[in-house]
Amino acid sequence: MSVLVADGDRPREGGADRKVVDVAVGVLLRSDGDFLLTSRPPGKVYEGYWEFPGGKLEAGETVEQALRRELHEEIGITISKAQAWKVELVDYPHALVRLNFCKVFDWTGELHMREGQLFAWQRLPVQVKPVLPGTLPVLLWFAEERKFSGLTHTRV
Ligand SMILES: Nc1nc2c([nH]c(=O)n2[C@H]2C[C@H](O)[C@@H](COP(=O)(O)OP(=O)(O)OP(=O)(O)O)O2)c(=O)[nH]1
Repeated sequence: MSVLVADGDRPREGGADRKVVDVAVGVLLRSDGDFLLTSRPPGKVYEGYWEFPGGKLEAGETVEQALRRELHEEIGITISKAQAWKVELVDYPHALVRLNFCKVFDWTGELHMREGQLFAWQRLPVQVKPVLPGTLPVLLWFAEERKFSGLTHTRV
């Protein structure tokens, strides 16, 4: 697994004791192939950056359990299954995170942004910006899968 270094010019918090924080991330896919991006809520690091919905695992949770809980808490939907897709390690100034990306094809309930986020159904090239550094690799994986060439997103 590669490590993506984000904002490498800024100091890292936590020094040598940095623990890896596991995050469950849901790539919701509609039947037309569009995927859901949400903006990071006010008050969180990288506020306003676009990402896939999800959040940190709590003690004892599997990735799928955490994803089910986070998607319900944050965007108001209920999922049954999630399909493990790819894992990415990202070294941010604020934390070292392991992103466990899962594809989600089925859910029930309407989307409700419960934390003041915005949402947008997107396809390549992604129109919303800025996209969170740890989210950008997903756009490249989509480009590969979909034989898409060209820029995957607009830079800030
Ligand atoms: N949800 C999500 N997080 C991502 C993505 N890409 C990426 O680098 N991250 C990072 C940002 C954060 O450092 C971490 C997720 O933590 P978070 O703070 O959003 O999680 P949380 O909702 O459990 O947070 P909190 O309740 O503890 O505030 O993963 C992505 O596409 N989706």
